[in-house]
Amino acid sequence: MKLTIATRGSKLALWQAEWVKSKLEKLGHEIDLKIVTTTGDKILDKPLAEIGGKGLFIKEVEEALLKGDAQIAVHSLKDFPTQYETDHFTLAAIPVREAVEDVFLSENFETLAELPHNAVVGTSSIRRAMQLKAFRDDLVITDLRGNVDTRINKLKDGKYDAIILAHAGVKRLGLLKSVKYFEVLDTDIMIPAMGQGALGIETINDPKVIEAVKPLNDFRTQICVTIERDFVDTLNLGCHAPVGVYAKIMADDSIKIKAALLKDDKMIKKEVVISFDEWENAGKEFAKEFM
Ligand SMILES: NCc1[nH]cc(CCC(=O)O)c1CC(=O)O
Repeated sequence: MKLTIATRGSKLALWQAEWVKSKLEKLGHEIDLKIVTTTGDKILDKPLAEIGGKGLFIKEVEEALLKGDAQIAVHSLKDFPTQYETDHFTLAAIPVREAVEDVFLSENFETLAELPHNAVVGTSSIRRAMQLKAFRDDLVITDLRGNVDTRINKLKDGKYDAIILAHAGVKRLGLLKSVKYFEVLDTDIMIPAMGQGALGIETINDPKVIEAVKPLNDFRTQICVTIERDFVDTLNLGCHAPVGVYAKIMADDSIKIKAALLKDDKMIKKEVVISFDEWENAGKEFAKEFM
């Protein structure tokens, strides 16, 4: 089939779109890319949480699908709202998840625990800030916006003692080695965002297009991110809220879910283990424990 993928123009978005393109080409399809600039790409001087609104990186991409300029959009699943427009679109495939954790990056200090008192840590994520403060309340957390490569350049400019990014993005761009020290943060200290490390392939509601991308779906990843997205959705939170949630299928096929969120300025953190066949309601059920 001849198909066009709409994508943002950031290096990471292009990497992800190219990845999907090559997978679809291997399945015998003919794929073009169409680059779209989104609101999230244009406003670079404000914290994301302040600009607000769901789907800062989504709207203009979906418009390209509505106009017929493209049939497929590749998103970082963590930026894809739990509630989206299903009259026209389907989240048709969720490929196998990349590294789920966050990563600590620094030019001077080997680990998060070894940062000196009052060290300056860059992140614009209130989820990361919440968990950093819970781990080390002396750290000075300052805003850090921009694409993955921009943020790493700001670290190298010496504006921060360390920064925190999603491991997946840094890995995909091959930038881990460009920084002197990196530490993958244990999910007990830094619970990732819903869907972190996973891609979401959105299509127009055309059965032929849905059929074409379906082979890229990974069922076990789909289960985990569905639990995470249901959790966030049930609590009526968005992708820029102070909430971390992570579901993992264990070696014995049980599923471990952990989450942390801010309630009355305090971080609440819980975890639960469920059996595999309970996955469908697990996100909703676990959310109730936080209400
Ligand atoms: N919020 C921005 C964003 N959206 C997706 C990723 C890359 C990681 C992923 O695919 O989950 C990043 C960068 C980051 O948080 O460091």
